Amino acid sequence: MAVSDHVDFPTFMEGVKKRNPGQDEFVQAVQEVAEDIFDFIADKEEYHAQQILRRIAEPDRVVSFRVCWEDDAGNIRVQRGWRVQNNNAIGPYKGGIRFHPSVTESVLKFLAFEQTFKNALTGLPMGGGKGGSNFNPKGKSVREIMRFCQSFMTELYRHIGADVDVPAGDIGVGGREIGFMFGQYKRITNEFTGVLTGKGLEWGGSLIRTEATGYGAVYFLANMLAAKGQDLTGKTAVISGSGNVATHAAEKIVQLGGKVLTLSDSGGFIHDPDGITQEKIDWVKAHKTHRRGRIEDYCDEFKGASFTAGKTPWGVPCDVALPCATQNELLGEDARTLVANGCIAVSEGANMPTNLEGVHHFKHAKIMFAPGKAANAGGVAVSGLEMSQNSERRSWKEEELQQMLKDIMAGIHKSCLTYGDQGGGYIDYVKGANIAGFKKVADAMLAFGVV
Ligand SMILES: NC(=O)C1=CN([C@@H]2O[C@H](COP(=O)(O)OP(=O)(O)OC[C@H]3O[C@@H](n4cnc5c(N)ncnc54)[C@H](OP(=O)(O)O)[C@@H]3O)[C@@H](O)[C@H]2O)C=CC1
Ligand SMILES: O=C(O)CCC(=O)C(=O)O
Repeated sequence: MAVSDHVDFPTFMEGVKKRNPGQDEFVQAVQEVAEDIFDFIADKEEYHAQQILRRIAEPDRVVSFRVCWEDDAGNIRVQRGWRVQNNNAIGPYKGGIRFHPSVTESVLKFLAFEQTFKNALTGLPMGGGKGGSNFNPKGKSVREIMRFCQSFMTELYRHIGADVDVPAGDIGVGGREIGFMFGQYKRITNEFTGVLTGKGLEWGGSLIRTEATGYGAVYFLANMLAAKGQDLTGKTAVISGSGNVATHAAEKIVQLGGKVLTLSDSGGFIHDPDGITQEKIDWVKAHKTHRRGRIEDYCDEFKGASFTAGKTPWGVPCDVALPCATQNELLGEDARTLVANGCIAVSEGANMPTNLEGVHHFKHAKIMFAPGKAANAGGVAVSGLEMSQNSERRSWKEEELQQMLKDIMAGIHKSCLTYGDQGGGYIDYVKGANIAGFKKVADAMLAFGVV
């Protein structure tokens, strides 16, 4: 491996590990990017001299705060909240908020780091950030969730703003939570401004933001297949997750003529050999979102399906796979199983769902593998379009936004080809996305000098 920042790759990674003790997810995300960037910048002295890679791998700031709230029984509860503002070289910090018991500073730092490259790939002027809390929304009443969101925003509001940092949803944060947080921001500041995206359509939200991440991941997959003269017609798809990203990815696969075989949640996965049709997807959406139910209940509703507890769906043979639940849910052995079973393409709807061993195996097998920072960028892209609509005080039509989303995903695919074409018909999409995203942010940083 070539030299970077005047140190070699192992020394660089040793430094990252030493400066971020115990932050395994963050170190993993930096390694996945640095593996490609080292070669790219080997002969580019200005990036070394300005320590660009080292600087991108150090968040601008990490804000951590206490979130106190009162549960329905009158107990005082204490959670930790964070906002990681990774890099604002090309625009205001932008990225979701996650409420899940597994949230740590390491998880949010990896997500904010990834978001920086993803947002650059969209072509829109957005920097990278991410926030959240170890609050567990499962089993909480709507009033408890409202009180938590209000308390979270009572601290967060001082760190964000329409031209500063614009959060959105992520795991455990959907339209309802964005509503509670936006209401509190408005109440504290007395400003109606585009400070959050994923808002309701009646109060500044954008059409297709809800669908955009899942749809975008399938558009990216369709672009990869088209580059090989193929499409989704008749292809079988294995999908993990059953939340926002998974259900909309499933919906778009079905619309484009594919057959979805699985969905999952943290309890296990369901396998429906007859295919998960639009009617069944609508049931899952209502069950997981409104009834807050479990995916295993699918088997009581739709005969012929089976539930496997405590497992991920990667052993079900398929043509294409879309991990759409969470980080590190697809391991090296799963990657080997998918490839051995004939899977030709993987499009990551989630952020970093494939661990490093899995990524290396997909690259080695030379299948079409789209990393999350490219494949799931449709969500934040439409968030960027929501910001534009808020600034202009207008709303674009659904057809206009659908076309813009398709164009942005095709543009990201093209950027990946520019930097990832390895010859002989193999595109390394990981390398393509890493370099294209890095270059845009790095060049902006060079323009600013040492800041
Ligand atoms: N929403 C968006 O616009 C975007 C989301 N993403 C990424 O997509 C992924 C899914 O997000 P989204 O659909 O919005 O979130 P949701 O909260 O809507 O759904 C999350 C889904 O993943 C499952 N899940 C969560 N954590 C785990 C876990 N530790 N193990 C197994 N299953 C788990 C949940 O199961 P259960 O119900 O049991 O908790 C649920 O099915 C995340 O990686 C997110 O960062 C990326 C880009 C944009
Ligand atoms: O829409 C956004 O701002 C953020 C979406 C997000 O969190 C992500 O892309 O991972």
